[in-house]
Formats: sequence, structure tokens, C-alpha cells
Amino acid sequence: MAIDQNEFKKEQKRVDKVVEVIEYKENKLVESTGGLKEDIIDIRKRFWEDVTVNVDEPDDIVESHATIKQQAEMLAERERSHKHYHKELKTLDRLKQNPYFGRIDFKEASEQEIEQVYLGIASLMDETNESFLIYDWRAPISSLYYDYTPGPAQYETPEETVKGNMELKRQFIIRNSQIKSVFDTGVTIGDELLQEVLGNRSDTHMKSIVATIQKEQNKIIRDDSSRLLVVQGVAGSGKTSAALQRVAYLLYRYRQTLNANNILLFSPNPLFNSYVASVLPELGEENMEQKTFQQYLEAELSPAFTVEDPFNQIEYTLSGREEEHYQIRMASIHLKSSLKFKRIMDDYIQQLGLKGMIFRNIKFRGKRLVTAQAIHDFFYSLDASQSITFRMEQVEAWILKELKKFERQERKKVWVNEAINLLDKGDYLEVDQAIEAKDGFHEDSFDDIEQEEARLSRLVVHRHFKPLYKKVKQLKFINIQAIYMALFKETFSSKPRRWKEIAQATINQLSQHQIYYEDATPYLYLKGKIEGRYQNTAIRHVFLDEAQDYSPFQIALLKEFFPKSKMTVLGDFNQAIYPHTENLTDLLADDVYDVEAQERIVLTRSYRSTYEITEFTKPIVEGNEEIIPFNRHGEKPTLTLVNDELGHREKLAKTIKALQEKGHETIAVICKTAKESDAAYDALSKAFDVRLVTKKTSTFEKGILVLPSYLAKGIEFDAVLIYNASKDIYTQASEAKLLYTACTRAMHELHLFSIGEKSSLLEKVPSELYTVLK
Ligand SMILES: Nc1ncnc2c1ncn2[C@@H]1O[C@H](COP(=O)(O)OP(=O)(O)OP(=O)(O)O)[C@@H](O)[C@H]1O
Repeated sequence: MAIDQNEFKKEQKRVDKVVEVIEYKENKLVESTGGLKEDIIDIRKRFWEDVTVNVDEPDDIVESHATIKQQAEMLAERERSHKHYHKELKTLDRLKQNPYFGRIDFKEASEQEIEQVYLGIASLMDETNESFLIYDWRAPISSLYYDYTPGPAQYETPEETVKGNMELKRQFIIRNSQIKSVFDTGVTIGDELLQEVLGNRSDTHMKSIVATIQKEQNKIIRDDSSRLLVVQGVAGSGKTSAALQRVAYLLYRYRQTLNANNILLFSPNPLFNSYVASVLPELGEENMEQKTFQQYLEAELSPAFTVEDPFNQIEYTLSGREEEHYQIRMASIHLKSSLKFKRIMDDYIQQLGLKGMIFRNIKFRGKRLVTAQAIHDFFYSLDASQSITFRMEQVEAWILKELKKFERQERKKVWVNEAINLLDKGDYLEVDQAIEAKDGFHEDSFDDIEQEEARLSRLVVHRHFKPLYKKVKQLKFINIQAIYMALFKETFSSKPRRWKEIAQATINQLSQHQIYYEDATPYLYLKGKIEGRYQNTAIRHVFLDEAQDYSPFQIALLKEFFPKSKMTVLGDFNQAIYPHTENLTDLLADDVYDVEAQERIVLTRSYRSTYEITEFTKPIVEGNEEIIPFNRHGEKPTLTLVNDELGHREKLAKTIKALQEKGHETIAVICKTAKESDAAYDALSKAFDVRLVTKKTSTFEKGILVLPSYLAKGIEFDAVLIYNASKDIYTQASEAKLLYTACTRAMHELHLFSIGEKSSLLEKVPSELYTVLK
């Protein structure tokens, strides 16, 4: 409901006043920090002038060290302040353009007065710092805006529940300090504003949704108590958006104890990283750490192994059907992704506590100093009731002690003398200084020369032993690879399907220092359980987007590796495109968390696509009946049937041109596989400026993109063209989710093409939901 002219003027006046305050604050900030930048430059410039470095005497060294430290601390402190002021200025600047987006008038039950609460991306106090002109959208009172319509309402503070009545709820669109529109709203966040936001062109960067967060999304964002928060949300329901605003919320709510480095988001592909990168900075927050699961695996397993990536795995799944070992590989993927395999692994690990651990010989200059057998015997001589990792610590200490003994013996060897002759002047100086420091200086004394020789040999031998100690401390004496491979030589009472063939294939692959994607997780799990050094306690919140693409074993691994972390798991079973995926409930079946510590939220409203596109995509996969399309209308999707390649190319070109003329800026030609993408790129690049997206692409740019379906995950485009939805391409029922995922990337227009007959997966879509073109 639009407001009257008088009221409008009043609101604009208030905006003007707020802008004045912002400018006043900006000026004050600039004044008080004016010299800060110059200060920093000056300190940096004169850093070495202001410290006196003197290394002549030990005392001088200590003093020099102290002055350098002092100077560095001063610089760091100034830089911190500078960063802080800079951030504050940036926030003020953002507020000046768009001070707030909402207002609620709230009368607390126990108060007489009605409080006007204006909501923006950050809070702002008046000149005297006494009252709030703008409340941060994350403040406790702000949740009223997202959760209620006018009438009785309440919100939670850390201390209590505040009850009262909401008298008014108003929305604003303010640009460049001018109110563009303002309306009072009865329904939760009014559809007008959403219509306006969603009707815009898509961008290469996701935007924040703070002005229009929906009630059910707000529940996800503000969940403070769950150890595990699971969100099953249909395509385009705002899972990623909610996750990112939740990060911003957590950073605000726990700002004293939590920072962006304590939060880790697992994202589906590198392109997605770039797509979501600007949401948090837009909200004045730093980005959390972001990784793909693959990057995580590689950090742990390379360089020992070349780790296959999931895109390679899926490409094989989709196009390797003709290959000889296809069925074995599929069985292997299913097995190794399952919790059943985790149980097999757990039994195996238990057994390793009693027998079967494999170690490496520790060699020095070609000679075995501690044999694998000796380590084995020592390990199993320890109390078997103690955990494996505890015993490994004792083994490590024992080996280090043994090596120390060998180190001492080694000093008398001939090679040491030879090595001493090769030492440089600095080494001699080091040894002399050490003798001096210990005994004082006796020039020409006989004893000194002997001492020097002894020290030199000690130095030489120690240097040679150092890398050995390092490896022992890294537990490299445990042969994890052999232990993992040995599992595949085991026989089981209830043998998994095709076990012998799977086992053979696994051993072959690992022997070449390559590890399949499906093996990386169980391998890392085993490594972690034996070495016990895998846990990351710095990370306090893990976000798992596109969680349906993780196997149950992968999720179990993450829980194990991030024991101190809360988890937010967001997914859509209908977009599960990997061969190993199961539904979210099964995924989390092996839960380590108490039921009370879990929250499950279901999102059924879809915001991304037009009503017509959502209605079209719904029937492609089963069980989609509950999806509620957002009431934003556009043209019906089209299906263009062509007879041959030439016709295909012509029609594609015509459609792309028409889309460009309409002003669509992100146009995606989505193919099933990378192989098909290459062909599409060849076909289109002569006529258009096209960009081929591969698994290595990490930036998202406007224009025409050609990409395989699995790399489009989590992203959206103005228009989507499905390159070839024919029965020859989408052949299997299992590929319905892939097609569904691809189609649901479209915001405004969706066009499918088919060379020859359309895929049977489209049979389920009623013909009145799309237009057939020939
Ligand atoms: N409350 C909201 N206000 C405005 N826009 C919203 C809101 N919720 C979602 N959207 C928009 O809907 C689109 C889809 O959101 P998002 O990508 O977060 O959904 P998703 O559930 O992660 O999708 P998918 O699983 O299909 O990748 C985005 O453009 C997002 O900005």
C-alpha cells in the first residue's frame, strides 16, 4: 500500500537528516584519522632508520631485536586502526546511498511509547551517540521485521523474550539518498519489493537479500543453538543466500569471539566461489574461508597422490558407459561413498589396533637404522587398550630416541670428516661462538681445537639427521598407503558386491600414486584415525552448500575433522547429480549429534525463476509437487526441434541474438558434459563471442557462456539454453536431476533444443507448459 504525499515528505526529510548525520560522522572520522595514513607511510619509510641494529655483542642483538619488535608492533597497531577506520568509512558511505530499507513501529507491552525502528545494513547512532537512527538488520529487534506482520509480535534477546505489538511495517527503496518508493505492507515481506528485486537482470555476482529475507529464511539465518542445521530447499529457494546472510549474522552476533577465519564454506566449484564472493563485503563483512571439497582433499593428500577431481568422476559416469570397467567403477563408487564402507573401515581400524599395521624402514645413508619390523614390534608391545593414536605418539618418541643414539654413533664416521671440510666460514664461526658462549675464549688452547672438531662433527651429523626427525614427527614412518591397500586384500564374511574386482582396481590405481575421488575420503579417514592429527579446531562453523552432492562418508569425514564446529548443511535432493548421492536424511543418518542439537528446515518457495519456468521444471523430477513458484511472470519455455546439426546451429544463433537484443546479459548454453560443451563451443564461437567454462574457470563474467551442467551448480543466469535435450543425450532416468538442475538455473527465459526426438524425461511435462518451435 503506497503512503500519502505528506507521509512521503516526512520520510524523505528523515532520510535527509540521517544523511546529514552520516556526513557529519564521515567528516569527523576523516579529521581524526587524517594523519593516520601518512603516519603509516612514514613509519614504513623510516622503519630501519628508527631502529638501531647492532649484532656485535650478544647484548646488542637482544636490544636490536627489542627495538625492531617495538617498531613493528607500533606499525601493526596503526595499520589495524587504519583498517578499522577505513571499514567504518566504507560502511558510512554505503549507508549514505541507501540508509535503510525498512521501518517498524513497535510498542513493547510494558511501555507507553511506540518505538520507530529503521533497519539498514549497519547501525547508526545520532550525533550525540544516544539513540539509534538505524538499527543493524541483525540486531535482535530487527527480526520483528522479517517474522511478523502488524499485530502482536515478539523477539528474542540473549536475555529475554520481548513481547508487544507491531503498529506499522514499512518498506523503502532508497537510491542515492532519495526515496524511490515506499509502501506499507500487510503480508510478511511484501511481494512488491521481491517482485522488483527478482525482476532485475541477473548479475555475475550474487547480491545480498537483507531487505527481503523471508520468514523461513530468517529462521536459518538466526539459528543460534543448533549443532547441526539441515536445510532441504528446492531449487532457487534461497539456500545459498540464507547461508551467506547467516555468516554475516554470526559475525555480528558473536563479534567478540568469532571472525571470518573461524568460518569455512565448502562450495561446489571454483566458479561459484567467485559468484558469491561479493555478498559479505557488500554487507560490510569479510569473506569467510571458501573451499571446494576437492581443494580440501588435495591439501591433505598431495603431493603423495594425484587426486582425481569430482568433475572427472562425473564425466566418466555420464560418458563412460561403453567402457569395459564401467560397472565395476560404479559399484566401487557406491560402496566407497557409503556408511557401510565407513563401518568396514571402522572394523578394520579396530583390528589394526591388534595386528596389521604397516610401517616404513627408517634409513640413513642407505642403511636401515630402525626397521619397519622393529617399529611394528614396538607398536604391538604397547598396551593394546590404549588408542592407536596414543600409541603412535609413544612410537614416535621411541623412534626419535633411537635416532638420537644413532646420531651420536654417526659422528665418528669417516664421511663426517669429509663433510667438515666442505663447511663454509659461517659454520665455523657459529661453532666458535658456541664454544665462546659456553667457556669463554682461550686463544690457542689445545682443548678448543678438539672441542671445535667435536662440535663441527656434531653440527654436520645433526644437519643430516634433521630431515629424518622432521619426517618422524610428521609420522611418515607409518605406511598409510600400504595399510589402505591391505584392506582390499581382506576377506569379509559378507563380501560387498564385486569386491574382488573393486579391490584389484583400487590397488592398481594407488600403486601408480593416483587416487580416485571415491577413495580419497576413506583414505583420509583412515589416515586421520591412525595419525590422529587431522582435527581442525580453529573452524567453528562449517557450511556445506549443495550438500546433496556429498556422500554420506564425506559428511562423516567432515564431522570427524571439524569436531568443534557447528554445521549448516544445505541441499536439494532433486539436484543430486553425483552417482554416490542419497537423500539428506540418509546422508545424516549416522549422526553424532544429539537430536535436540539438530534443526531441520524445509524451504519450498522458489524465487529464482519465473512462474512459467518453475512450473515447467517441476515435473522433470519426481516428488516436486510441493514447490511453490514465486508469482513473477514471463514467457513460457520453448522447445525447438531440429533435424540436423546445421538447423541446430541456426536456431541456437537466432535465439541467442534475440536474447541479446532484449538486453539479457548472462546467457548460458548448458550442455550435459564437458565433451558436449567443447562441441557447442566450436559450433557457436564462430558467430559469437562465447566463453567456454571448464572446471578450472574461477571467474564469472557477463556474456554468453558454454558450460557443462555440473559446473552450473549454484549459479543463475538471465537466460538458459539447453544445448541438446534429445533422447540420444538424456537417456537414463538417473539423468533427470541433471536436466532439472540445468533448467532451474534460468531466471527469466528458458529455451531447450533437441536434435531429433526430445528426451523421454520431458514426457512428464504437460505440453501446455511450453511452446514447441520447429
Ligand atoms: N528473500 C529473498 N529476497 C530476494 N531474493 C531472494 C530471496 N531468496 C532468494 N532470492 C533470490 O533467489 C535466487 C536463488 O537463490 P539461491 O541461489 O540462494 O537459491 P538456492 O536455494 O541456493 O538455489 P539452488 O539450489 O537452485 O542453487 C537468487 O537470485 C536470490 O537472490
